[in-house]
Amino acid sequence: MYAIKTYNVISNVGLAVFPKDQYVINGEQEPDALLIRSQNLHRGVLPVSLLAIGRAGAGVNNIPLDKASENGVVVFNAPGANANAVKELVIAILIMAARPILPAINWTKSLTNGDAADVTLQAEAGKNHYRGTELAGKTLGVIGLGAVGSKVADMAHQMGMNVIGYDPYISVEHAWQVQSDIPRADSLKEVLEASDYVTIHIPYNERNKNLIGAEELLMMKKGAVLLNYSRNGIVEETAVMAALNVGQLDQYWTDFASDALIKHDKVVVTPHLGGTTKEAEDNCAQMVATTLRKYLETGEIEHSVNYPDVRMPFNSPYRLTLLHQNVPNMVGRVATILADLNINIANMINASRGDFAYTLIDVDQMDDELYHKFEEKCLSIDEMIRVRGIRNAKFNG
Ligand SMILES: NC(=O)C1=CN([C@@H]2O[C@H](COP(=O)(O)OP(=O)(O)OC[C@H]3O[C@@H](n4cnc5c(N)ncnc54)[C@H](O)[C@@H]3O)[C@@H](O)[C@H]2O)C=CC1
Ligand SMILES: O=C(O)C(=O)COP(=O)(O)O
Repeated sequence: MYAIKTYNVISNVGLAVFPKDQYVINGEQEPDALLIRSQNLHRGVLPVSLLAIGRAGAGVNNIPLDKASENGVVVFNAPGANANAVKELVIAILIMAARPILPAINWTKSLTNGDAADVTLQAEAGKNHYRGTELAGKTLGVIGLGAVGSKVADMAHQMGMNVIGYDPYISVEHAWQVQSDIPRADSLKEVLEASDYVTIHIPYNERNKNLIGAEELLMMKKGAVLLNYSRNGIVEETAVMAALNVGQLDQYWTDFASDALIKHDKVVVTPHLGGTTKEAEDNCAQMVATTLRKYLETGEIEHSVNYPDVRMPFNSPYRLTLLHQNVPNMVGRVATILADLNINIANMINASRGDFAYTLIDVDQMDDELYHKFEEKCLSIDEMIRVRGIRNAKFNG
């Protein structure tokens, strides 16, 4: 039986991916895999038993990736699975930033406290205090043109906005997703200077920490609006409040609450709602549960953020999986161990990603005693991180 431990609210559609006769979810056994959303794993210790972490969502800044890689824990996310949900919320926020919908609704509700007969008249008379502006014809700068940013850019473009994108690290896949008539800025400065609205759709990591600080806020048009539906650490909080106080920035809308931000008049905070739709929760949980299950049962890796994606049809009775450092001659040394044990290799694949690499070896014969000898010899190689043997269920009985 495999053991899965979950944190946060994980959709039942995802949990249903794990057959009850092979998986225990949140039982007593030490976990083979964690299935999480925004749970902060930086604070705790990764269990020794842990083989994988599945993040039912996009951002992985809540996971200690270096520690996971060094311990042979493969981390998966669900790329793009909640992008439409974030796009729809961001478009709603753009409209709410242009039109004072929230204060107008609150004001209208307050009219019921007065003379009932007068409500319609009061509403008509007071509406001019809630005049808005239109998005069509205004310029939207989109920082990050990945799964979310490319969708936001396209939708805003369809709504008649002049969209300008900025993503120096864009993948080929996402480059194709952005409409070709949406111009790309060559620098952050260029996009900030040109835009009436700026929306950020990038991961939080060391490089992007405080990407938008006092200097960048000064580059923006006076009275511009900033949206942050990515992560709080990307925008420097004190700088943004200072820019709002002097009118350099007109409004700041963010999905990430902090004590200071929720108290500021010109900041509107939603409670991390970007991916919180039924559809996105189902998509994310299903995608990552499927990749976790595949990894546990076949060793194949898809949508990992710390180890290379590796796929090889599992047609032999037994598979050996080896997570190791990306150094020369690892495959050679493992092949020698197998030869010394008189085990024939039926199929093999190896791939690397940065400092780490992964090797799958299919063999036709293996028993517990032989496997233990193999494992012991492999783990005596300094750069070997984790060795696992998987029996092919198709060959049982
Ligand atoms: N509010 C919410 O509930 C949600 C928030 N997010 C956040 O949004 C982020 C983006 O999500 P996806 O679009 O799905 O990820 P993605 O990986 O598809 O796209 C991120 C894009 O940002 C680009 N990028 C990275 N650093 C950049 C920089 N300094 N300047 C310009 N571009 C840069 C990358 O090249 C990539 O194209 C996530 O990492 C997460 O932090 C994602 C989903 C839900
Ligand atoms: O997918 C992401 O990066 C998100 O921020 C969504 O977070 P959540 O799963 O709603 O806690």
